[in-house]
Amino acid sequence: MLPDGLPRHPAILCDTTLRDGEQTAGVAFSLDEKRAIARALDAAGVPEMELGVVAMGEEELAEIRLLAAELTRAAPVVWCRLRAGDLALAMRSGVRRVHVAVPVSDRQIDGKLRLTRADVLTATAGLVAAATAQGMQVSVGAEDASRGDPAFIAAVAAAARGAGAIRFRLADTLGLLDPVETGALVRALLPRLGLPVEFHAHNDFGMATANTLAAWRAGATHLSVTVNGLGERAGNAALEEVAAALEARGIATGIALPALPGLSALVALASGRPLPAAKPIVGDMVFAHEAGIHVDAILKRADTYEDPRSAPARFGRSRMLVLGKHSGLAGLRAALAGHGLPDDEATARRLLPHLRRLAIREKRPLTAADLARLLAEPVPAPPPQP
Ligand SMILES: CC(=O)SCCNC(=O)CCNC(=O)[C@H](O)C(C)(C)COP(=O)(O)OP(=O)(O)OC[C@H]1O[C@@H](n2cnc3c(N)ncnc32)[C@H](O)[C@@H]1OP(=O)(O)O
Ligand SMILES: O=C(O)CCC(=O)C(=O)O
Repeated sequence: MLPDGLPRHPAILCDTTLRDGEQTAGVAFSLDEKRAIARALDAAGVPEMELGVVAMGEEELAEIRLLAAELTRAAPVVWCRLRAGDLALAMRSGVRRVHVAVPVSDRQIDGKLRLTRADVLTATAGLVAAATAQGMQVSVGAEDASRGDPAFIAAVAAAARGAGAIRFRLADTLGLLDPVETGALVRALLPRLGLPVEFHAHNDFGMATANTLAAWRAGATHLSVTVNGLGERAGNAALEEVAAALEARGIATGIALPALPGLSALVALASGRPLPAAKPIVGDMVFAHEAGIHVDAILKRADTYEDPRSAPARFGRSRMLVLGKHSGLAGLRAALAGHGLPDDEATARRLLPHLRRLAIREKRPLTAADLARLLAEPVPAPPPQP
């Protein structure tokens, strides 16, 4: 353990923006968009990247081949079902790392595969053995692990390990877990799996990032992420959140944090999923302060409301002090001075109520032009004395 109680094992981010991210309903990347995203992820230092689903056919395969060839640092991975046909396609992708997804809950084994647990064990051992025999490095994913029987998950891992798999992924496919449950699941399974563990979170209850951190704390060395948390339904764990949260704890991820805003903007555009203003790390307004008490304190000393671990400069961004309904005198006077306008206390006191009314009407941060206009307005007569 590190002095502050953090574990020492690595946190290796495995990006799946181009696989689970693109599975988001309505999202479809062109080849140019995929190339730009893959290049940006590679340049940002993402160590591993799922490039796509080989079963989608020849065009997808050709694109995977091209994307893999362009990576300079990241290790490419292709995604397969538990099917020999998928492996045959993966072999033609030129990529030497294959991930095989194995449904492990009875609901999925029976409900979608129409197989038995015994069938799944046999198929897993067979497919992993065939892949390794052909020179592939194979990871195996336990799909729907959070609804699976831990004893059966351990049996799948044993089959995978026996056939030469190098890693085992636990997927909270429906995003059902909370951080305490995630930690407990990973801690309980880790000694029974006998392989490095990856955790793949979904965000159905808004806990994907927290669950990913909990999985890492519990011993998972590999963490599945997507840019902007893109992914099935409510998405996956967001790369930018997981990387920032780990780095804030002194855990090196190899990710260049200042590259994250550009990466997010690129994926937001290509996916047609604009970033919410309050999206952690990358949202337009996450480093903006308006409330008088906060702005006054920040002007006195920035770390009152801005911790160095999450400060905008870490991500190549800047703090914004904005004017609005909740501004106080200190913030208003600083803004007036910053815009070269009269900033004495009497002027600021006179402006403040007008500023509030304007902010309520406009529902946006106020600008220098707003201030100049308010200053130019005639001073209203004082209210009549009773
Ligand atoms: C939790 C996840 O993220 S799972 C990954 C989801 N990703 C995708 O679906 C990628 C995009 N998918 C596709 O393009 C298509 O669904 C394809 C090419 C994969 C398959 O297309 P089709 O042959 O038309 O099959 P279809 O989509 O109708 O059904 C899926 C089939 O995959 C099977 N399947 C699903 N998961 C697995 C698995 N892990 N291992 C083996 N088979 C699986 C289903 O049982 C079904 O088989 P069936 O047709 O014999 O009943
Ligand atoms: O690849 C896997 O192992 C799991 C697939 C997945 O995306 C999920 O279960 O959410």
